[in-house]
Formats: sequence, C-alpha cells, structure tokens
Amino acid sequence: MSVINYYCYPPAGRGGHPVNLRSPTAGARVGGHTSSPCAAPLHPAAVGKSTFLKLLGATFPTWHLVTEPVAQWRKVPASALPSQAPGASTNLLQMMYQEPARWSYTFQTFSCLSRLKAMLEPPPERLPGTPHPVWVFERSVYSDRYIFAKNLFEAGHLEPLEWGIYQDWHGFLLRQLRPRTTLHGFLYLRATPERCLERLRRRARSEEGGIQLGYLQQLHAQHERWLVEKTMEVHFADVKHAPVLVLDVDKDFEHDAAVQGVLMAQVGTAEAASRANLRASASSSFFHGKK
Ligand SMILES: Nc1ncnc2c1ncn2[C@@H]1O[C@H](COP(=O)(O)OP(=O)(O)O)[C@@H](O)[C@H]1O
Ligand SMILES: Nc1nc2c(ncn2[C@H]2C[C@H](O)[C@@H](COP(=O)(O)O)O2)c(=O)[nH]1
Repeated sequence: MSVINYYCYPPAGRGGHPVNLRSPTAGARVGGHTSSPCAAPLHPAAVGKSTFLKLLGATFPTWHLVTEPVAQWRKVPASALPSQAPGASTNLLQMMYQEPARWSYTFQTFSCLSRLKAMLEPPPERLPGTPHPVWVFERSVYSDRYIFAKNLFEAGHLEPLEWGIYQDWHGFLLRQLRPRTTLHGFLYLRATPERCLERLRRRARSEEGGIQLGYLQQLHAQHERWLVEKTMEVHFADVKHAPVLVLDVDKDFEHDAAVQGVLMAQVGTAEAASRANLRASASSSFFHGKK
C-alpha cells in the first residue's frame, strides 16, 4: 500500500502541506498570513508516515510539519459531549472500526473538521530573516474525502445520503476557504498493502486489531487511482493538477541511512526545482503552487 500523502504545499496564504506540501509565496499575504509552500504526504495506514515525517523534520529543520490529529479521534473531549462528566472522553476511532455503518459519517465529519482546523492554524512565528517555511501535512482534507470517505461509501458503510451530504459540505467549505485550503503538491509514500499490514501489526494500536489485508488493499487502490492512474474524479482543479512525488518506502528506511539519504534527496530536489520555478515564473511547481 502506499503513501505518504503528500498532499501538498500549504495552502496559499498560510504556508503548509500533507505530507501534503505547500509552497511559500514570497512575501504574499493572504487571509492575514504570509504564504508559504505547502505539501502533503499521502499514504495508507501504517505505511510509515510518522517515521517519514520525523526524518523530514531532521533533514529540513525549517519546514513546518503538521501531524495527523489521531489523538483527538481517540479522545473526543467532553466539551464536544455535553452530557458527559468533565474530563471524560470518547474513542471515536474505536467506535468507527467496531461499528462502521453506525459511526463512519460521524467519524468523517470529525476527522475532516480536525484536518481543516490544522490547515487553517496560523503559521508559527518565524525568526527575522528566515525564509517562508514549506508546510507539510501528514494527511489532508483531500485524503479524508478521496481516500477514506469514498472508500467507506464504496464498502457500504456510508449511505448514499451521507456520502452526498459529506461531498456537498466538503466542496462548499473548501471552495469558500480558497486559497487557504490549496495544497501545492503531494508526497505519495508507496508500499505494498502487505508491508503496511506488517507495520500496522508491529505498531499494535489497540483499535486496529481487526484490520485485515483487504482493507489496506482498498486504501491502496484508492491512492493509486487518485495519484498514479489519475482515473479518480477530483473536484478541485488545483488538487487535480498538483504534482505528485511518488516515494518507494517498501524497503526499511527506518534503519538504513543510505535509503534515507536517497528519499530525502528526492524530496530536496523536488523542492529546489519548485523554488526555482517559482522564481522564474508564477506557474505551478511541486512545492510552490500556482498563485
Ligand atoms: N520504512 C520502514 N521500515 C521499517 N519499519 C518501518 C518503516 N516505516 C515505519 N516503520 C515501522 O512501522 C510502524 C508504523 O509506522 P508509522 O510511522 O507509525 O506509520 P504511519 O504513521 O504511516 O501510520 C512503526 O512501528 C515504525 O517503526
Ligand atoms: N475512516 C477513516 N479512518 C482514518 C482516516 N484517517 C486515518 N484513519 C485511520 C487509519 C488508522 O487506523 C488511523 C491513523 O492513521 P495512520 O496513518 O497513523 O495509520 O486512523 C479517515 O479519514 N477515515
């Protein structure tokens, strides 16, 4: 299975991305924030996104990395559940896996909202003289829709009405929030579903004990249709045309400095090319989306 979703560069006006990468827009200000490049890594569950993000952080210390808010899904706070005692929380991730037909729509509204909030957060203060950072999002609002929600609908866990309503608000909100929800590129971390299952078992997260190879194969197929075959209908022109860097992470890069070096060089080359493109013209580039 794949991926680091490299969704792209931070939306124009914010500087960020999934392992989405977003690109900086030199000095431009949109929506009150200085723009930065954004990208988002795309990947299937347990492909090694968190591990890859750590490596990105060590290699490119000035980049702004936004991790997936999985902890929030495992502990939905009492503030979202007025009938519960203060301090209480609910594990929505577990509920979604245990009873997908009941909880998938609720999960996708909560996960998408949490990703959107992360995307719209103001960028961190920069030291004077430092460049606009590249933003990388571990996953994005686009993975939420085009990988997970779509897959849940096709598997019969979202009703046609739920899927229709999800797509309606997703499209409306993201269009209204342009350009802050734009991503400029995707890092697709690609590994076989078998390798992802092996890593998922090694990670041993309690909620994921019931995940079978078939589910990871479905997620892998969705990534391939979207990012490689380009046969998936994507409703946002900028996302549809955003560059995709496919990174082979099937091999163990966690304990192999040479493989790490190759992967980071690929990312660095793509980012440098993007920066050069941006300087040369206002056209689209990997880490620096079209302005
Ligand atoms: N390239 C790799 N080679 C070997 N093991 C890996 C690799 N990437 C991740 N792992 C291991 O697989 C498990 C899941 O990785 P993680 O980064 O948490 O995945 P994700 O964030 O995609 O869910 C962890 O135990 C991690 O140590
Ligand atoms: N139904 C959904 N499940 C999702 C979504 N995003 C992530 N996930 C699951 C997959 C894993 O079990 C867990 C965390 O992901 P990792 O990448 O760390 O494996 O959450 C989603 O949008 N919908």
